[in-house]
Amino acid sequence: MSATTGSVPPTGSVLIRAVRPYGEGDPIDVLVVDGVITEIGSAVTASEGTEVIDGKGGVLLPGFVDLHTHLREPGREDTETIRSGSAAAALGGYTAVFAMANTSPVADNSTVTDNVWRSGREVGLVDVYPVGAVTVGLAGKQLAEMGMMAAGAAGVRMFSDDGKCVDDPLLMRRALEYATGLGVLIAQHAEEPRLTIGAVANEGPTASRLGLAGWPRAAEESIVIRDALLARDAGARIHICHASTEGTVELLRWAKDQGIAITAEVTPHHLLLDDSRLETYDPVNKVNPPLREVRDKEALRQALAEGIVDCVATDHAPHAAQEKCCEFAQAKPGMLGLQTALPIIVETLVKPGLLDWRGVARVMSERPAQIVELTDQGRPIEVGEPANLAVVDPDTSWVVHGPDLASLSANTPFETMTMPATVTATVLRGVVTARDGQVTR
Ligand SMILES: NC(=O)N[C@@H](CC(=O)O)C(=O)O
Ligand SMILES: [Zn+2]
Ligand SMILES: [Zn+2]
Repeated sequence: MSATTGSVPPTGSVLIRAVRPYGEGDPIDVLVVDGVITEIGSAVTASEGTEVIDGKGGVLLPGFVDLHTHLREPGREDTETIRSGSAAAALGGYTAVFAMANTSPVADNSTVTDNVWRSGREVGLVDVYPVGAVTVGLAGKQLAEMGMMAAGAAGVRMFSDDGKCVDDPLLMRRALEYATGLGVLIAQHAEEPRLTIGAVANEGPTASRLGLAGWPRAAEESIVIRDALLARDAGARIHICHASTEGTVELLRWAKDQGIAITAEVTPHHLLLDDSRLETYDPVNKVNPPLREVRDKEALRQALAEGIVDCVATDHAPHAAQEKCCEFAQAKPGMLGLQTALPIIVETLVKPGLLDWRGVARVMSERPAQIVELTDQGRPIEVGEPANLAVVDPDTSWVVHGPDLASLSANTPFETMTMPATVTATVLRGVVTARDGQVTR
């Protein structure tokens, strides 16, 4: 694969003072020269011209990797661009994001995927990896030229029809076979479309009471198990997007026990919110898959802590005001996620004692980097390693206000919520991309 390095050329040096790698031990200093960690110790000195970041005793983590972001470029630059989405990512502590293929035109050919890749490099705030579509036009009829996209400048390594499910089992089987030959990963939006016609909310007591059409858990779970079996027989790897149900957790556990090469992500919103949020009928809470029930939320938290669900992915899905400020059934599904992800993991897993900071590094950086085989992300914080880092102040809190976020859209379901923990700086290959709530380029 050609695309192992990204946008920002490593130059100069950065000294991060008084940080605790993985939240462990006493504060120490970390020196970065030309994109690489060169020294870790107490009272490290640096040459003149070195940029100094005061970590104030906060936590140092490997930069986060998001396997599931919607950047909306090309086609819906009114709602997000590669620049604005990259800014949101850098401010959220991310050093790599995977941009989903459901753009307009669809990223089903190397012209589109290579353009997204190049634009990401030009912006230079985060490594933007385009996801290629599995089928032409996301239409679920004909396989896209995955090999061409993988061979292009972007070196596409993940393919998904996200937004839609590859529901035809024979096509999915072929896609898995091709992907295995190419050494790339298929990520499935697990939703049996025949079971979700008109559905807008989790099928259950809340939807019944509110008169909203239900999206049954089985629509997700039937595809998860089907694809696990198809992957088993094809000797392929399969990744499940935005796992949302207790049953999906049990199926993942079973499949992993069988030795099937299945991985899965969970979104921050499915860890924090449930369908009781729908009482107001505010479409800001409409998302695919829908917010589920308390027991699903609990199962997903446990599964992430245990490693049954491998990682956190934001499914950052910007939408324009007019697509959200309308009747619930008409509104587009999706929520912003990049700038609130880390605080929600702190709230739902660190505070209750389900994960320590090592665990946060695992689910937000190391595992996602491994799943897509990035060699320069999710690396240990050690001398000689690439300096892709996030500095976190675990003791400050902030209040979410949509218009203050870097995104061009403001559809955050976390509006007015107080978030614990702040990302105070992000470093991409030794270049400071975000600092004190501002991007640097
Ligand atoms: N999650 C969503 O509700 N929406 C996503 C598509 C998707 O992730 O399925 C979008 O592109 O808006
Ligand atoms: Zn999806
Ligand atoms: Zn998505």
